[in-house]
Amino acid sequence: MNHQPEVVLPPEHIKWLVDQPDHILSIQKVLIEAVQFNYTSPRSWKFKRPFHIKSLNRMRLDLLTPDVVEEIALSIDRIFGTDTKEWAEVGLSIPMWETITRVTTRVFVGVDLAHNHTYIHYSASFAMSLGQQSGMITMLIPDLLKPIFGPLLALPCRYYDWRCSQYLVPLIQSHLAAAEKTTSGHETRKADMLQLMARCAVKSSDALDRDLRSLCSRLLALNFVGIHTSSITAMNAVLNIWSAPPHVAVALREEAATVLREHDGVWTKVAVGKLVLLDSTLRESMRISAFKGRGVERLVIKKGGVILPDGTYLPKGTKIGMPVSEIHRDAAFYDDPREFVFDRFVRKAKLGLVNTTDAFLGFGHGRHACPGRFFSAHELKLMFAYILLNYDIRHLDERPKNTTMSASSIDIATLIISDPENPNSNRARLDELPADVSFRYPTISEISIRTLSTNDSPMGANIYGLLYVPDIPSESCRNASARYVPENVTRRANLPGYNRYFLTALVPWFSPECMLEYLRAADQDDVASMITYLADENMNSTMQPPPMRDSRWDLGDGGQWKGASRYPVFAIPGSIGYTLMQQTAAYSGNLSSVPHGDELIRTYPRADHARLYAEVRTSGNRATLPTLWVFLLVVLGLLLVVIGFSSLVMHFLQRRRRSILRRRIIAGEVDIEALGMKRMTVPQEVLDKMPVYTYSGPSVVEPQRSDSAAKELDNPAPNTTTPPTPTNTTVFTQPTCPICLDDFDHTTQVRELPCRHIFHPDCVDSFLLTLSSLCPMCKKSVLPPGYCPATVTNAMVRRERMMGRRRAAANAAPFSGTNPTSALFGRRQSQGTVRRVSIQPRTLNFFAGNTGGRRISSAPEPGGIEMRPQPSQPPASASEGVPPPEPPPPLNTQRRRDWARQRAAALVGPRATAENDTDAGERTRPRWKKAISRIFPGIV
Ligand code: HEM
Repeated sequence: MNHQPEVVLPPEHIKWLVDQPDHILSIQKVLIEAVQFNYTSPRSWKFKRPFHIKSLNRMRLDLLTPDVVEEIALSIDRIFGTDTKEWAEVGLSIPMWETITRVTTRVFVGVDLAHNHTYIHYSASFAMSLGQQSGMITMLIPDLLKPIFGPLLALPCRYYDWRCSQYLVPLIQSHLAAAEKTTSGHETRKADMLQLMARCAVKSSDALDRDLRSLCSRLLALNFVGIHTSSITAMNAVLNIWSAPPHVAVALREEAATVLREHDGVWTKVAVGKLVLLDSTLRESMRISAFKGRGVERLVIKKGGVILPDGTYLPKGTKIGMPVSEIHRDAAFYDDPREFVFDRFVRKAKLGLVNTTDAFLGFGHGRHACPGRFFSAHELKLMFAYILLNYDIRHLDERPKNTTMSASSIDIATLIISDPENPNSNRARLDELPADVSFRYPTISEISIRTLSTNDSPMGANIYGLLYVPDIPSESCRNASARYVPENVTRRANLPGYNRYFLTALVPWFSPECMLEYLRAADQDDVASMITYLADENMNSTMQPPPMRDSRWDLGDGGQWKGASRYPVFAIPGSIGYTLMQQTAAYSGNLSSVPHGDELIRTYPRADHARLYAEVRTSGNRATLPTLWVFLLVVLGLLLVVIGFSSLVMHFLQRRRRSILRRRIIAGEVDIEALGMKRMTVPQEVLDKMPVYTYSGPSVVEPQRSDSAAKELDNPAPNTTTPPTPTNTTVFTQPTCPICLDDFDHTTQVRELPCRHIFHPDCVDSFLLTLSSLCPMCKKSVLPPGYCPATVTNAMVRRERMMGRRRAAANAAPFSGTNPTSALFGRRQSQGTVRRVSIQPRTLNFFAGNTGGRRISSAPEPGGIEMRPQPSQPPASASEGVPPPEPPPPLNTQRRRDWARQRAAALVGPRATAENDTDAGERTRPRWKKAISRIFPGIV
């Protein structure tokens, strides 16, 4: 992929390019950028020594050949089928991809993993997702944001890398151990790629070279490179061979049959070497359908940049490369360059498939030329030989065109071209003129372009060329076009030394016959692309080119013209086309006749030429707004996926928490009201079970109930009038009803709660039935253990967790001095400001402040007590929703009863319950918190 702006060098610079040392021009940086290794597979390239290249060179293809043949046969037979009677229709990319993947895996990691379906699935998924995700990272994410979003987008790659490592790491460990024992430097035994890498790794002094996960990632990255390149090359070869005249496939089959016969039906490295016709065919296929439009790409990394042999300065950070597709089709290097001549290289010295030259750059060139090409060539030849010998493939009447992405934008600028007649001029020089002294059209964006045909444009490369109008033969069309094409427009003859430059035809679309003539003429001129526009009387009436299926693009041949042209055709709005046409006319002479000529001749020779130049971007332009939008949409989509997934997980967790809490409540481990989770009232039937009896004086109770007593209290007999049998230790003194503050006498009926506090039934019953299920004295729940409200809410879970955390924090805090409770609140005791800590339930202090001087103590809680600092001044109870200590009204009056009711209500006032009640708390929670906890329950 080629998404970074790139300086494409002329063919004569190839020698200079490949001679530059790595500290000046880096291939590694280009490869890392191309597949975004920083994010997709960071471990795979952080090596000091590229010993994977050494390992590739050490591969013993002779010993590996039987494995390769077996794997090819298994794979092709499975995909193509073995039915010898019926024709079967099969796709092209999947069979090639799958076969190459299986063979590569077998040669890289051995037969066991190659036949392990799970491993194959993960390693193929890695190779597939590496290609996809690196493309997305390159195209969609602006450089600045890559460190943030790159790793996110690359997550699938990293996942597959990890899955593969589970299979590879044990294998690498055993290979490393075996390699430690190997002393020979020369490979004499069959070894897979992983074994060869292990042997190189043990010799390295750098620990990273022996790091298991790094080795594993490095192997997977190689896998990716090998699979993609070889399968695309194989696909192109199938199309080229079976769309060439039928005798080509016949000749290749005969050759394969003869060679195999001569080698007793067994493929060996020597036998494969004799497939000269197939070798030439594959090379020719790579020539005509180069794997990549640009090649021998390097990044200038030298501080201060570099100077090209023609004197051009390129700053550090510039990406440079060769126009591979164009060189491969250059008549200067090849006869009939556009024809597929399968035996073009037969018996030509040093022009075998694996030989790279200045004019054949399919595998790169120079010391960084592809080290995997020997293996790849061997594998491809064996695969084609197997297909040729075992399958008939129907001839294709026409080779399906390779397509590239549609145009995303077109840039128009003006270039200075040196006068070819002038011996002093620098012929290689093409200067782009600044906008203030030349014509420059602001980028024509994707929305204003229709890609009518994408034929044969080099994959992943922008298409550029000098703008001109082709000459058409018929006089009628010439006359008809005169209305749209100015007489002095740039023609081929106005492009000095035109065959040195790429051309872009600019053509008005006004009649089918003339358009067909233009298409043919452009074909003869060997243009790189054509830009057309609907021309009409108004010249500029179309602001948007019609859609591709519009009948106006019909040339009366059923759309065949789209497949017939050997270059891509792009349509732009008529208004823009009209402007370009006028400007192409203005820039057709030398500098003395073009706009701003007076200024230009101060810098350039008068005889130089200024011409319009078009660059069609096919691979996305990071600077354009639509790409930014796409990026934002992708980020948004990713965020939604992440949020959705997290929300799902949190809902699931919260559901578990709710059911756990419910179980704990039922088991009596959690007292939901005592913890302030939910205000509860006591059902009548539960109340009825609490004993009512005649008061008979102060009781004696023990603070820690015995089991039997507890049982009895928890399950009191209904309406019993017998007071519970007191046992010794603490004297329980409660001669007064804490609600109405009346003293009990020996005739008073009292209700005893499970905690043993006693009240007038009139006072406590309505309190328990309508206000709270907690004892007004000790705040202990009077509900039977396990009593659970119908639904346990998230709010209750949250509250319970919060209390749990508080308790844990309190328990974890270190004790200080002799007063342990001070530590519970994380406060240091300082002299004179000792905080008093109550270890009683919350409202005990309330009674202390409101009993008219009577002291009421409570039975200590048997566990789960809450502690809080108790301010010494003024007592907390005095101001917390409790009626002021006014004297009670006279006994047995309505006022007294009202007063008692108010007091009871105050007992469960804001401090005691409502404030801590989760339901009430829910109501007062801010909306944003409610919304967040609806999406992520349990977070806030
Ligand atoms: C038909 C198949 C293949 C094609 C067309 C191909 C093409 C290329 C090209 C164009 C380059 C860049 C060379 C340069 O810029 O000078 C390259 C480099 C490389 N290729 Fe291949 N390749 C193929 C198969 C393989 C295989 C099968 C492997 C490994 C198993 C492989 C491993 C590499 C490596 C490691 C490099 C980097 C070399 C370096 O950094 O010096 N290639 N390949």
